[in-house]
Amino acid sequence: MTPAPAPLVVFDLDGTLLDTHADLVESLNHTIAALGLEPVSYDDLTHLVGQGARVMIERACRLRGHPLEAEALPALVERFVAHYSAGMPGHTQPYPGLVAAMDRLKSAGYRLAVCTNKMESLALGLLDKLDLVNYFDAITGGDTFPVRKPDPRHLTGTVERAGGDIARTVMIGDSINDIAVARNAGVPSIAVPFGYSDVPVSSLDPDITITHFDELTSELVEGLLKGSAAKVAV
Ligand SMILES: O=C(O)COP(=O)(O)O
Ligand SMILES: [Mg+2]
Repeated sequence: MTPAPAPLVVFDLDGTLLDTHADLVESLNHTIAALGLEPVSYDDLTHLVGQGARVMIERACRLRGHPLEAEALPALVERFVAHYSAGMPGHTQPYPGLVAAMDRLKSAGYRLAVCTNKMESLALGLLDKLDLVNYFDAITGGDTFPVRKPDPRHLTGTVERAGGDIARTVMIGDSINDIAVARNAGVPSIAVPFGYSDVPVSSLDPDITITHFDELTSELVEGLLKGSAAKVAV
């Protein structure tokens, strides 16, 4: 019997790998200040983030009761990207225990990938500034494919690029798009409660929730993969 291929753990970025909130809020506020709008707060961010910069700006304008004309959006996205890129890595940091968890999984022969709705260039730039790029076999963003999370093709495309096997893949994330993309692709999901979900992550019905990366072990991943194989076999 040929051995099973190495498992692949696919991470969401904002609110899962990295605590990006301070820089997102700062760059978003810099962007909407051009329209004379009041700044948003971290609490607002949980409702605004999730579908990339463009949607975040649209949602922030709606929150401030500002009707945004479609023609105004590209310049605002550009303003956001310029500010965010210039400040990277800013206050952004990996969540506690992440690097040790990735080292542990890599030593067990695992592949790792990133599937984020952040623009691919921003995700790559940020991970590069934090010296984390080399951990990943693939990094895909909200503009890498014609579709993005929760469309399953964002996740299946990431798995393909990472040289992984969808039947040996687990998705880990902080919000509804991550748990939904996993479900839509038939992959087990792990939720983390420390990111930007506007509802408790348990209500998203992930296969499991971990509260710290110390809990992310090869035993946990193998258990989830066995569980989902058993579900398929039923
Ligand atoms: O930047 C966003 O809006 C979402 O990013 P995420 O998919 O990494 O959470
Ligand atoms: Mg996220």
